[in-house]
Amino acid sequence: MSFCNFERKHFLIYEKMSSKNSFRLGVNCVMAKMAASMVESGEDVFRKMFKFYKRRDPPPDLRGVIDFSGELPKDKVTPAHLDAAAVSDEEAARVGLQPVREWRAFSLQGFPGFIFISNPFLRGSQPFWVRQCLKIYPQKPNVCNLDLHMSPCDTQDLWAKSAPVLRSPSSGKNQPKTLLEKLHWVTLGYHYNWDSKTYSADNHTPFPADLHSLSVQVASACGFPGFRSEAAILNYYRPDSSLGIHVDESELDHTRPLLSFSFGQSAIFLLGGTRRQDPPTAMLVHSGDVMVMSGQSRLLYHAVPRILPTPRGHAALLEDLCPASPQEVGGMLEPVSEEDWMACSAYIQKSRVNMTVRQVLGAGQSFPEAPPPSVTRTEISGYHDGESGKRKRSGSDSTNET
Ligand SMILES: O=C(O)CCC(=O)C(=O)O
Ligand SMILES: [Fe+2]
Repeated sequence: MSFCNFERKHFLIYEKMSSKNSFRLGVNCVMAKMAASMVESGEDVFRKMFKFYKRRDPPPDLRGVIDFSGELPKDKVTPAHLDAAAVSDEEAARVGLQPVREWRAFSLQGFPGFIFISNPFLRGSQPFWVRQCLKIYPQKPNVCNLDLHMSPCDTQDLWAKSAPVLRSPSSGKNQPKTLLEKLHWVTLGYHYNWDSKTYSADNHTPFPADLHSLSVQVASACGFPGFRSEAAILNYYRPDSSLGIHVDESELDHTRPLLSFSFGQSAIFLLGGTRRQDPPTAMLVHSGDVMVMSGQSRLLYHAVPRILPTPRGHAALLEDLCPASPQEVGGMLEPVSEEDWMACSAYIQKSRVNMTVRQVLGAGQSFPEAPPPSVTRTEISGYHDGESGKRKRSGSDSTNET
């Protein structure tokens, strides 16, 4: 894998960060002081941190960022106890997951209900999910940002139009972007309305059975049996993309968890508090990582200020992304053809895809007749510009277009 100068700089910092002699404690101390002084001056701490990690020149110091796949700060990270009996090994394998007892799952001090599962996928199973995100889920009747300014026949098959270009050896070199590279989001199930910040009964298409099954297994293992995947937002990130500070509160039942699945390049994820003044915790999310936001952490501010190239120490992770043979992949996971994988791997060598799956309605709940007058996602999160199809600033938030 070759890196441009910018990426190389990040590798250097990252390598330093993951070295055994990390001075993480010292850095955390500096961060705490920075946060404290911002609180004193009444500034928005989350926004400052967002800008800090988004900065390109000079690149941010990443030593304070928690890496669940590396050395763990024992004062902040503890093992999470999962319900291994809730999911049989066969059920897990059917959706490409390791047996639950093998999962490395963590809790974060001060964030009850937040669970970080460090790549629980079986070797060779991530390509299936990457291919679904790139080839299958963007297809109609699902909705994507390109639908806002292109006709249905032009957005009909993004994959057929983009894959041959992505596969070609000159891919990315001074060529116009493929449609897949212009894809910023896809919605599934109840399609999120970016203008009204609501879901509604009349804007719904069937939720993909395979993604529902994956979500059910993860939710069950995390203590949420009977999870219903009713909506998902898929975010497609290029190297310069970010996702603004927001709270996911448009779902009507906040007792059900948010399930987040990430593939491709790494990212910095910021998890804050219930107020913008609460200093966020920064963590690295790598390909295959799963995050669960539930309980008291369900309605916390969060954001993705930065995409990072997968660090060199994680080369093994990228190797994991080679498609398994049909014999190895069982259950719901159709094998990925070499041809498809060539295009997928070209795409994810630069990009990150995140699927956040949501249960919208509680048991027996239905949508109100008319949407409530002031659903507040814009006020506090407002993370998408419906017109352009781009993620955008929310008020004074430091968010960014992708
Ligand atoms: O990309 C991520 O990790 C976060 C996505 C997210 O927060 C969302 O879609 O609501
Ligand atoms: Fe979110």
